[in-house]
Amino acid sequence: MIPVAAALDALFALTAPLDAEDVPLARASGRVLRVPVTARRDQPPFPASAMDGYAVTDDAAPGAPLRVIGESAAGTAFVGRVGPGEAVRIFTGAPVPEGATRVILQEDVTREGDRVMPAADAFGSGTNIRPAGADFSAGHGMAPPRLLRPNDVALLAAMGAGTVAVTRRPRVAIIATGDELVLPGDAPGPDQIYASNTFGLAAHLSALGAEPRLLPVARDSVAALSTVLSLVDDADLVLTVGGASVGDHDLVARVAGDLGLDRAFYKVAMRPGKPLMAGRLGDAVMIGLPGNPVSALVCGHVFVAPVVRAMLGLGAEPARRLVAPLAAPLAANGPREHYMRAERTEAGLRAFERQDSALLSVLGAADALIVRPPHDPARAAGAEVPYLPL
Ligand SMILES: Nc1nc2c(c(=O)[nH]1)N[C@H]1C(S)=C(S)[C@@H](COP(=O)(O)OP(=O)(O)OC[C@H]3O[C@@H](n4cnc5c(N)ncnc54)[C@H](O)[C@@H]3O)O[C@H]1N2
Ligand code: MOO
Repeated sequence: MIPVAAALDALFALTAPLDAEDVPLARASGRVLRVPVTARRDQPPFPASAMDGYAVTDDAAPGAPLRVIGESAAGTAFVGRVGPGEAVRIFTGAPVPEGATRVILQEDVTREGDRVMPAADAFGSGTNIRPAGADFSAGHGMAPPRLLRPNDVALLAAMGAGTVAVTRRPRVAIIATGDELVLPGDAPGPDQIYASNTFGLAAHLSALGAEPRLLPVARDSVAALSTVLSLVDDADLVLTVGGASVGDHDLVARVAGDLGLDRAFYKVAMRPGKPLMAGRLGDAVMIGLPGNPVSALVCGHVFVAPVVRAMLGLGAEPARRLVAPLAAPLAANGPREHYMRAERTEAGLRAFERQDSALLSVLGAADALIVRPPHDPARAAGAEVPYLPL
């Protein structure tokens, strides 16, 4: 058994960022920017009005009437110059005409025909002019790598980027193994159960920006497993689930080995997730996950997600850890790093009573995995502990 950190390092050593592809900006959210984007012009490109009102010169004063000489609308500027005693009707976002040094709000004037009279309090609230480049200047850049969120997409649009270069989505083949498995929606025999963890893994991978493909369930025979493993095609990452332990029907190591798996490690000092296996299988990274549903999904957080992020070009980093106090004491930990299903409460982290790795109902109720290092001593309520947010 190797420590979790060593296993993760071994996986990172097998992993390289995938190449980039151009996508239209409208499809860029959730993707990872790979090439810098640079604004070609200032935003706003001209001094712009922040309010609906009247553009006036420095000479304008309360009670002094002004003649309205034209209009500047967003998209159609007033052509010409505003002089003393004059005003230009202006709207939010419109270019401020030459000569104007402030915009007074339409609520703060009285208008009769082509005359406006600023009220006493019309000059209090700043100039109401956004200078050219107030948001960003030409040359402003967005640097890669960056996981593009909706707000980034808006900024890229404002910078004029119609397409962006992003990492192509990692293709992930997911193979469930076992005679006992049927797909949800199918009719299980009396000795069968529904395949579950593969669906959770696929959902997690989609959320990470990968492209999961659920392959047919491999039955517990060398022939069936070989056949399904031959379907992985052009996958960047192959995940098998189950058949990783020491039972007579646990065939993954043997079959993957026959197919040329260059094994990096087998068995990790963690709980759940001990019989984890990984290596290179052809052009793909292969991770053999344990079958117990919680084991597979916890390994999804601890190993699969960081590998996918590395493939996306986001760097080789372990899953993000936070620290919080315990709401209740914990007994001493054993020799394996324990990822305890827990909930975040106002009083702190509370581990669930039942930590069996078969219990998806407990994992479903959890929003944190408390990380207990090997041989961590007993911890009192209030002790600060690391956890992975779920
Ligand atoms: N004698 C020993 N037995 C076991 C050991 C051990 O060290 N010595 N390790 C235990 C641990 S820890 C784990 S974890 C499991 C891992 O077993 P496998 O990876 O070989 O998984 P299976 O035996 O195929 O399945 C275990 C369990 O999970 C269910 N399963 C499998 N795939 C799915 C799926 N896609 N969806 C839902 N449930 C699934 C399967 O029905 C079994 O109940 O081994 C322990 N045993
Ligand atoms: O390691 Mo197993 O994954 O504890 O249940």
